[in-house]
Amino acid sequence: MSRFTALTENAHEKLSADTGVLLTNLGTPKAPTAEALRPYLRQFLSDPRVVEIPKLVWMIILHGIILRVRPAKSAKLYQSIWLEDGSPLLVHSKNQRGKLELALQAAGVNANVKLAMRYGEPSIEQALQEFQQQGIRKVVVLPLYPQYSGPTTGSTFDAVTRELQKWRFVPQMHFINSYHDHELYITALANSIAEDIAAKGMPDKLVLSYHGMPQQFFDNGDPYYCLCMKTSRLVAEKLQLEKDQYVTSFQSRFGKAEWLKPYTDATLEALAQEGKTNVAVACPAFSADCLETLEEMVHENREVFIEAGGKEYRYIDALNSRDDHIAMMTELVLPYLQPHPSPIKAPKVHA
Ligand SMILES: C=CC1=C(C)c2cc3[nH]c(cc4nc(cc5[nH]c(cc1n2)c(C)c5CCC(=O)O)C(CCC(=O)O)=C4C)c(C)c3C=C
Ligand SMILES: [Fe+2]
Ligand SMILES: [Fe+2]
Repeated sequence: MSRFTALTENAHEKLSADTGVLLTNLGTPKAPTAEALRPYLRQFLSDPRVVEIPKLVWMIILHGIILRVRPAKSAKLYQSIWLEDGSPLLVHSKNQRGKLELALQAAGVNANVKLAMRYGEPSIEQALQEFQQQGIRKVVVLPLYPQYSGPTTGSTFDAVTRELQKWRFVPQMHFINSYHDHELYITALANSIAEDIAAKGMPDKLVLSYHGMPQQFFDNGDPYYCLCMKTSRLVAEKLQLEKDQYVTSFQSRFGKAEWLKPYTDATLEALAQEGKTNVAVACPAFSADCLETLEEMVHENREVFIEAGGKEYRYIDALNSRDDHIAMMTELVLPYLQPHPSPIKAPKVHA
């Protein structure tokens, strides 16, 4: 048996004119139970892009402490947000995939859109192997992380290239690594915030809360922090906000090390103590609502703010499958797709 995989049966007949579009996100457990959380967290937290502690030390901590305690704790949180159709992140991601497929059809291009998760299922390996079986020779990968970071986008690249290293015929590849300043992303974010302000009024402060990461990653060269700051500046400019009308902060701290600051919970507490009693919170790093937004931002941080003296706290939904978000995805992948063959035949050259 060959060490490389390939489409062998009727390979030439099966070659496809479609481009494979692979939408990816982080991943989620299969069920909101400790049993389902354990393998998911094991895979996620064993990724050296996510936790950079020396491997041997980390494996002892991960298997000896974290995987004994965290699954049950996280399962309870997932239970509080779980939808009839499953994890919110997976449900939103499936909707995004379906809507992007329709938008690309409407744009008249040949595309085969699949969804994959970096951890858990549907896996990146599975999705790419399906493209291989369909004879697809060109793939665009769009990780739905607006701001590049090593633990997210970098790790997705690792998983894609690890699979392709097994292929005999490596397809033409395009990997979209960041869209933190893309005009249509900034427009979609600004639209979602402007709609909230039009319906509920101008808050005392708009909090733009991004998923955090260890400060050490930034010190070692990860651009994520700077990309988040740029997104915030561009959104504020689009909304014509003054500097004192919004603040950028970082949430979802994990472990005891120092993470990017200011922390979202401490920021909300300080705002309430300063007398800013009415805040609106948006999470630009999350392309879809998930545990970190629906539990941590909708519930946990609301409590922090109200307990510190705040009065009104509102969460602005992630972009999910808003039309302007899908339009952004369409624009991002379109340059790599081919139009359907034109029905107009080339004119014959007369002798
Ligand atoms: C351990 C370190 C972590 C780093 C670094 C990290 C970076 C990071 N993560 C996201 C997006 C998401 N993270 C989500 C959940 C989540 N993240 C971590 C840890 C790190 N993330 C953990 C342990 C968890 C699991 C939840 C828990 O047990 O508390 C999610 C939500 C998944 C879901 O199912 O809803 C997302 C999305 C980004 C953008 C990021 C970049 C810096
Ligand atoms: Fe995370
Ligand atoms: Fe969290």
